[in-house]
This record gives sequence, C-alpha cells and structure tokens, in this order.
Amino acid sequence: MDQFWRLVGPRSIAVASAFLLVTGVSVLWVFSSLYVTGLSTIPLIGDELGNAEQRRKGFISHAQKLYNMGYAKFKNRTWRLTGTDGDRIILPRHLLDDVGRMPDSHISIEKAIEKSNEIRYTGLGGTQGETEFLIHLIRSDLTHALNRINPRLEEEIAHATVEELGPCEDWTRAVIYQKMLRIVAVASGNIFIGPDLCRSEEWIVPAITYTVDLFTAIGKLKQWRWWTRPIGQYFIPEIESLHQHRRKAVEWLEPVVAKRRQMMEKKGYEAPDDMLQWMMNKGHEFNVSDNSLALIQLNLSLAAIHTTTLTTTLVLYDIVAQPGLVQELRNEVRTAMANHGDKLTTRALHDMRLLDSVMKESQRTNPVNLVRFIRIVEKPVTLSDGTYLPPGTHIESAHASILQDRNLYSNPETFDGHRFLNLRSGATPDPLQYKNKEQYQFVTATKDFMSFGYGRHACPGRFFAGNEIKLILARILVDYDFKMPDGLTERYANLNTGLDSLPDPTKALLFKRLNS
Ligand code: HEM
Repeated sequence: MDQFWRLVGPRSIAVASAFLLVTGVSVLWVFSSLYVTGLSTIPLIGDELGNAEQRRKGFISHAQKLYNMGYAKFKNRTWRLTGTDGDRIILPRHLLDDVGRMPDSHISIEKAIEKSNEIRYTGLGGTQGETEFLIHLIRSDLTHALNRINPRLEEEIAHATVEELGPCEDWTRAVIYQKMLRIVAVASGNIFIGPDLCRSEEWIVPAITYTVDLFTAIGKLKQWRWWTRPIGQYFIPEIESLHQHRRKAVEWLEPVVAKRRQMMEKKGYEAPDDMLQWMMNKGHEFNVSDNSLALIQLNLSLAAIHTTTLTTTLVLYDIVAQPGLVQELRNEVRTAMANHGDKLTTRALHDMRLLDSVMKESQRTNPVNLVRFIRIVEKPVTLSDGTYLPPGTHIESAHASILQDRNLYSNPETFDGHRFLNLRSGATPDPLQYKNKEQYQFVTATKDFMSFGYGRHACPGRFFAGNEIKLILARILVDYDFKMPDGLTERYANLNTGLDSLPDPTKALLFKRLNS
C-alpha cells in the first residue's frame, strides 16, 4: 500500500473520495437499471452459479461455456449473463436489424470501446473527430487506392517474406506468428507511412508493441474489480509503456511531417502516395492538426496489424494440416497469376475464390472473440420484440455461437475450405437464402457472420486487410513449400482465455523455398 500512496501522492484523498462516491452511485445505478427498468426480467444464464460476484468469477473461468449454453437455450430471444463489468445483454440475430444502423447518439460503439479498452486508464484513443477522420481516410482514400497501391504492396510483401523467412534452401523452422507480425507491419507501413520509413525498426517495433502493451494492460486491469481499477492502474507497468510509446511516436513523426510540409512548398515536388500524406492533405477539412498525426498513426496500427496477423496465422495453421488443400490453393494462385501477366494484380486476387473461401472458413472456425457488435445504449431503445433497453445497457451478439449454428452452417464443426466457394457459386444449398451470393465473400459483414463487426461501424479496413492477407498467402503458396515440424499432423490448438481464442504465437512451421 505504501507504494501506492507514494505513487498517487497528494491526490490520494481526492481520489479516494471520488472513488467512494462513484462506488455508491454505481451500486445504486446497477440496482436501478436492473430492477427498476426491468432488465431483470430478461432471462439470465449462469443463475445457478450464485450471486453477481460468483457469476463474474464463472464468466472469467468459463465464458465460452456460458455463451454456448445461452445460445442453445435462447438463440431467438434476448438473454443476459454477468461479465467482468456487470450484466451483458445478448441480442438474437433478428433483433440486430433493429440496432445495426441506429445513430451513435442512441447506440454507441465509442462508449463500448471506452469501457472494454479501459480508456480512462490506458489513455487510448483520440477525439471523436480524429476517429471519424481516420475512418473517412480508410474508406475513401485507402480502399479506393487498392488497385493503384497493389504493385507496391506486392513488392514489399515479397521483400519482407524473404527477410523474415530467410533463404529456406532446406527445411527451415519459423515461429510463424512472430514472423507474420513483422511482415504485416512492414507491408502495412509501406502504405501507412511510406516505403522510406516502413522498414525502420523505429516504425516496426512500436507498431507491434503498442497493441501488445495495450492488451496486456487491459487484461491486467480487468483482473481488478472495476471499482479498484483507479488503484490497480498504478501497479501495471504496461500503462506507463503506453504513455512512452505515444511520446516517442510524436517525437519520431513530427520531423517527418515538418519535412514533408517544407517539401510541399517546392515547385514540382511529387508528394508521397501514402496514408500519412493523405492525412496531411485532408487534415484541415476535419480540423485535425499535424500534431495529432502520430497518435492517429498509432491508432491505425492498433486497428490493423495484430488483427491482420492473427487472421493470416490462423489460415496457415488451418491449411498446413491439410496438404491436399495447400496444393489446390497453390494451383489456383498460379493459374490466377498466369492469367494476369504473372502478377498478383487486384483482378488476380479477385479470381482466387478458393483462397477467399478458405480465409472465410478459417474465420468461421476460429472466431478470435466470442462476441461482436459490442455497444452501449445511450438513449432508451425499445426493440421490436418489446424489450426495453435503458441508457447504460451493454449489448452484444453471440458471434462465436452463431458461427457454429448448424441451421446456418452445415456440419459446423468441420473445416470445409470449399464451404463459401460452394455457397457463392450455388453448388450447395444456401441455408441463409441470400439473394446475392456474393455476401459469402471474405470481406462481407453480415449479422450472420461478424468477424468484421456489423452495421454502421463494421470494419472499414476489411478491404485492405483482405487484399493484404491474400497477397501474403499467395506469395507464400507460390514461393514456399511448408509443413508442420516433427512429424506433427494435427492442427495447432488455439489458446482460449476469457472471450478470446487466439493462435498459439509460439508454434513453428517448416518452410522450404520452391524450385531452390
Ligand atoms: C483481418 C483483419 C481485421 C479484422 C478481423 C478487423 C475487425 C474489426 C472489427 C470486429 C471491428 C469492430 C466493428 C464493429 O464493432 O461493428 C473493427 C473496426 C475497425 N477496424 Fe478493423 N479489422 C481488421 C483489419 C483492419 C485494418 C487493416 C484496418 C485499417 C486499415 C482496420 C480499421 C478499423 C477501424 C478504424 C475500425 C473502427 C470502425 C468504427 O468505429 O466505425 N481494421 N475491425
């Protein structure tokens, strides 16, 4: 305790009183929101575990079981369970239509992120305007530039893959998640901050470790009860690391931006074609100054790099255990390239329909999080089934359970690389009866498949991500043979903790350069 008081110093009394006040008010608020507004009438899963604290502990130790139980029992109804931060209301798929497009003033993603990412302590994020600016740039500049930037991205990926995997003249071991992180950071960096800086360790290291420190800090904070977190934050070194990352990012990027501004004054200067430049060109329209660009870039890497790495690694873990599928994919990539001047053009990537299907099936069988569409109700909402949601209610969708629903996906427990290819082409019956079968593409976000979220805030970076993942996998498929080491044949198990299910980052694969 001594250490704590030394850390908080003279602010301690203010902190403590604010704290008691908040605790008292919150207890009253939880009571009133559940009992006065009628949320308590929504069926509860985990009731048998005991009181709220016992249910919270049950959630920490076996969330997956609780979600599966809830979905099996109430999949077409609204139900609830108790999480680390109070009750979570799980909406059935058909009610997501009611809320998916509601304005942020009613259903807020920002409040949900604030809560789930413990922004009060981690200091993550920017202003609302900065977030809107980033989303605008991703949608209108980055996504529209894919065709133009693809040759550059292809080249950077080819270079980074050789750098990371080495010559691989003979079978060579690679801890693939670690390698993939660097390949994704460098390739994305080429487009985010330009080819001159993306290979620099000053970019790669923070682009990777900012996210790691953030999620470690959040994980540690969540182990403290919410009302003890104002204290807990001082015992978590990663929170200080986050502040340091932000300081260093500003120090590092400021001169780069200043230099570019100087050059822009010069006649005939050809400005770089990257996110940083697009940010500089459009900042004034969104009231975003050059000083904010370093932090916006950090937020961009946070959204882009680990998500893309996880997805790519999971696909590799899935296919390496199926050598027949690897050969089929390799043939598809070779044919597509041959039809497009031996290049991985946008059209060639589009023709890789089996690869697209395998990537989507990998997301279906490895949902990295049990839930999606996490939102906080800001203004009272009454759903079409009559459920009333008062302000402050946490809502979400049981994403992982939906992906295992046999009424939506036949033989859901089986990895079928051709599943979405067959659904797209009409070769197998479509349980969801989509009018447009293109909805089975990797990048499509629907309420039946929420790996990229759903509704007005569905991931804007999914087109860039899909493009980049295909480029990386296609490069690996045509340039390398790969297999599991030590005669292993079973797919590496994912690591399940709390709501997350992640690829094991310590596992190795063997690579050998083809035609070497
Ligand atoms: C496979 C890789 C990726 C996955 C699985 C993924 C997944 C997601 C998910 C689940 C959300 C929340 C959506 C919701 O709650 O409805 C999201 C939001 C977001 N993603 Fe991605 N993402 C990926 C890659 C990227 C990339 C490459 C970028 C940037 C280029 C990006 C930028 C964003 C941004 C800015 C948001 C916030 C959108 C908003 O609040 O409106 N993501 N992403």
